[in-house]
Amino acid sequence: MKFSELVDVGELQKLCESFTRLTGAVTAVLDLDGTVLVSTGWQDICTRFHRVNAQTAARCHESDTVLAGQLSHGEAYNVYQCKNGLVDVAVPISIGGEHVANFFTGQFFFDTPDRLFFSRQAQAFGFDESAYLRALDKAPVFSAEHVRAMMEFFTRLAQIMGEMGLARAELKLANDSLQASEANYRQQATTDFLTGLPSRRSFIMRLEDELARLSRTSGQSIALLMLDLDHFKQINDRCGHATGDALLRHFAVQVADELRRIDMAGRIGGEEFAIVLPGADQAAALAFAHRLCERVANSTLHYQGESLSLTVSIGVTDLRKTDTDPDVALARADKALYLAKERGRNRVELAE
Ligand SMILES: Nc1nc2c(ncn2[C@@H]2O[C@H](COP(=O)(O)OP(=O)(O)OP(=O)(O)O)[C@@H](O)[C@H]2O)c(=O)[nH]1
Repeated sequence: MKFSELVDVGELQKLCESFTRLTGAVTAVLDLDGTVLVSTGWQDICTRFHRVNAQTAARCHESDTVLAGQLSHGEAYNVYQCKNGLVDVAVPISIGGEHVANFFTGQFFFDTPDRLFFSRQAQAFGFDESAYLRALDKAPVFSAEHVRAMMEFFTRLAQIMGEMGLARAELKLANDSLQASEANYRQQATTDFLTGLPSRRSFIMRLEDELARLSRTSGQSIALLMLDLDHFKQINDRCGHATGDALLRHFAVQVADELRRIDMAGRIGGEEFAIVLPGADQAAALAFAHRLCERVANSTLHYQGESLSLTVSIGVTDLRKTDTDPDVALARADKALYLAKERGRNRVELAE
């Protein structure tokens, strides 16, 4: 996880701004990719001179690299006299024992700077000497004791950031896993585990929606089909339950393949299924049912060395405004299905 996702970077920036106002010391927080997350108080001597000229900038990068490099070896903090003549300091920030970012301060001196050294530096790198020396005068001089006190503060601050980050990371982890199990639970409640089709519960809910829609509109046909596999008990008895399961899955794939996006099929019971076809009138519903019946009968499942086939019986009805609830429509389709079984199976019957 990224440091910026674990710590409130905006609040950290405000805290560092206050620190800079109080102490005159600059601050920066960079993640290990080098992205600057917080930056306060950096002065002209760096921003307008050292970081701009190619040669002095190369020294800045060298300083950054040495500082960060030593931290990755487990240093509590690292103080570095950069080749441009100033002091830089870095403190590692770790979250749960993992080094994730660095806290920097710097641009100060332990002793009053040698102006002659900086005048020569201005000449060597083509800086405007008086502007460069004015910038130099703004960089603070801190005693070793002052720097030690600052480092104690930074080290503690880095620790607190790490602890806050860890708490956030743990919270995020717990939240993610809660969301995943919630989604899992929702999926289990609405989906049939064996076939992946919607469960009886979600199919009934969809029927409720369709009946409500029917009561608001006029002229739209909605077809309901009840389907039951033929002689499924014999298949189970002859080939075993696992083969029966494989055939149920095979059947569900064929059903799903026949559906349009607005249609819905559900597993209503053991080897009982239902389909709702919005916008399908009697002729369309019957044509659909016959096509599916034929497709199922002509399809073979090769499973564990056996070639298996099965047939399905289908009862067809339309949803009616007089249907007070889904069960009324389902019972009508079921009656037609019973007729299809009675009249020989592998066939389609229309409800009265
Ligand atoms: N393998 C398997 N079998 C199931 C499952 N659910 C129900 N069954 C079986 O489906 C069979 C249904 O049998 P019956 O209700 O007698 O119906 P049938 O043998 O299909 O006969 P008809 O419907 O009259 O054609 C039973 O043997 C159930 O055990 C399931 O999830 N997996």
